[in-house]
Amino acid sequence: MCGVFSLFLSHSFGSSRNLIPADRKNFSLFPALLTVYISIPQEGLLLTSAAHTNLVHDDIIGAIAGPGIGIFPDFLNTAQIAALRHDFVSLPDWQITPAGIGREQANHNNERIRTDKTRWLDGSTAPQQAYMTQMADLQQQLNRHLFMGLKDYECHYARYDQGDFYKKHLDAFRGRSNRRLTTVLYLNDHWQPEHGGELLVYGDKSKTPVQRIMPAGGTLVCFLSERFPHEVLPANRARLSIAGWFRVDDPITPALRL
Ligand SMILES: O=C(O)CCC(=O)C(=O)O
Ligand SMILES: [Fe+2]
Repeated sequence: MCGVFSLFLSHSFGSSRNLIPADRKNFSLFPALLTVYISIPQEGLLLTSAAHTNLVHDDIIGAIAGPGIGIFPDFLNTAQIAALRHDFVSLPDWQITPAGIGREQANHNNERIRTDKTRWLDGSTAPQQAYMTQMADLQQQLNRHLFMGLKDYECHYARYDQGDFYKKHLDAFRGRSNRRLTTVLYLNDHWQPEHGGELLVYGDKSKTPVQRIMPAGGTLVCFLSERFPHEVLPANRARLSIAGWFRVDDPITPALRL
C-alpha cells in the first residue's frame, strides 16, 4: 500500500524524490490511482480506531493499576455514541424501569437512594452488540495485564430525568459482591456545566470529592467498585448513560449480589 501511495504521489506531483525507475514509468497509472482512492481512506479509518482502542486500553490498564480510577473523554467516537443513544431512546418507555427493582434488588427504600430508570443491555441490537464486544476486548486486556480474573460484564442503560439523583454509595462491598470494576459511559450530546448531573467520586475516607465528572457524551469513567464511593447530582435535563460492571465468579458468595 505504501508503495502504491508513493507511486501516486511521485507521478502526480512530479516530485524530485521520484522512486520509479526510468524504464518503468510508462505503464498505466489508472489502476494504481483507483486503489489509492478506494483503499487509503478506509484503511486509514480502521487503523485509527484500532490504534485508538489500543491506546485507551493501555491508559485504562495504567489507571486501574495506579490510582484505581480513570476518566477517558473520547472512549467512543460521536457516531458510536449517537448509535447507542438512539438505541436507548428508541426503547418503549415500559421497558425502562425504576432502578434496583428488577434484576438484583428489591429495596422498598430505593427511591430515597436513587431515582433513575434503567434497562439491561442484552445484545439484541447492533449498537449493543458492538459495545459489548468492545467491553469484552477490554476485559481480556485487563485480565492479561493485571490478572484481574474478570469473567463477565453486565451493563444497563440509565436515564436520569430532570431532578433525578443517586446518593453516595459503593457499587460493591468487599467480600460481598462479584463486582470488581465499574464503568460508566455517558451518551449525552452538548452537555454543559450548567446542566449539572455531575458524578462525584470520593476517596476511601475523604469527605470531599476527589473527582467531579461532567457526563459528556463519549466519556468513560472506570474505577475499582469496592474502593470509590460516588454519587450522581441532579441534572436539569435528561441524563443518559450506560453503567456496567466487570464481575468475577466468587465462590464464597455466589448468592449475595448487590
Ligand atoms: O451515572 C453515573 O455517573 C454513575 C451511576 C452509578 O453510580 C451506578 O449506576 O451505580
Ligand atoms: Fe454506582
